[in-house]
Amino acid sequence: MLRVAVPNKGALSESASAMLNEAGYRQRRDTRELVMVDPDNDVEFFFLRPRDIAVYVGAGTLDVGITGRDLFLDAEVDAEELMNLGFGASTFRFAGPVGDFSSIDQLEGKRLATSYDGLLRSYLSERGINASVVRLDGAVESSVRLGVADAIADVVETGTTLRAAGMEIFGEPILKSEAVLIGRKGASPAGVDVLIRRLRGVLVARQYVMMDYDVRKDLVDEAAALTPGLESPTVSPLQNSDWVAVRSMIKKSDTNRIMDELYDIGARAILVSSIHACRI
Ligand SMILES: Nc1ncnc2c1ncn2[C@@H]1O[C@H](COP(=O)(O)OP(=O)(O)OP(=O)(O)O)[C@@H](O)[C@H]1O
Ligand SMILES: O=P(O)(O)OC[C@H]1O[C@H](OP(=O)(O)OP(=O)(O)O)[C@H](O)[C@@H]1O
Ligand SMILES: [Mg+2]
Repeated sequence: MLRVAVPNKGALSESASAMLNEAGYRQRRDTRELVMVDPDNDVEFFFLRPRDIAVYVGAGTLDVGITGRDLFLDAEVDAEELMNLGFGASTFRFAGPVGDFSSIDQLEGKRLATSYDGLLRSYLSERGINASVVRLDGAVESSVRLGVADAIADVVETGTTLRAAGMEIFGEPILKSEAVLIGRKGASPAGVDVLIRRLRGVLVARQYVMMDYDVRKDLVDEAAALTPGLESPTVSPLQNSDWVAVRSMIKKSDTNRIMDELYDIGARAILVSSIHACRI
């Protein structure tokens, strides 16, 4: 049975369970459940803190897990990213009181507060910056005002928390993070291929739509160039032999642009429908 770690709380928890559910796996009903077996799919889910998930996967006691790239790298374990999951995007950045810092060169000899000390220490040492790292559990933005640090390195999503604390970002992002599926390096436990294929299917179903339209036969190549699909569009005959019907998958974010361009070429009856599930 494949043993899968899923965040039990926090920013990644709901989206992770929703994605697994869309991929056809049973998910817990009660947030206090810590283990759940899905016998139909031969998978056992363990609901754990996202920070700890890398530790279990690295130790090999669980086969794969969902966590943030930042948390995974911070844990410095023997595991690898198997796929990006398309949610939980954030950046990990330096920030300081408004006006105090403009570049990371100014960090030399300073005190830096963070919850991600592994990640921060390796970033600093790669760049030869000598700064002292103060490891805190959370609410890192308060550390400068409370006098234990000069600047911070923390997760920034919207920047609201920083602004509220009178701080601003500086320097390039230390890391761009998102939720990832991680697994033991080089291991390929039974069932993991199916899990990955299903999760890919969810990503595609979320990112693509199905587009149908009718177009005059002599314009089909021009129209098909706008909707090449994943392999090639389906072109079917219509009763009126001067026209054909075309069906193709397109990126959801391109929908309106492509509809406008197809209409301009002369395509009509342009219909867009969502994809419920797929295997690519
Ligand atoms: N707005 C956000 N706030 C915090 N984490 C976010 C946000 N958006 C995405 N994430 C990601 O979620 C993960 C952190 O999750 P979570 O906040 O549950 O962990 P934690 O900070 O260790 O736990 P907690 O905040 O419950 O003490 C990281 O991978 C982070 O990049
Ligand atoms: O840029 P924003 O959209 O404001 O989000 C970023 C904030 O969210 C996280 O805190 P979290 O809620 O996880 O609390 P914590 O600091 O105690 O972990 C993170 O540590 C930042 O403080
Ligand atoms: Mg947090």
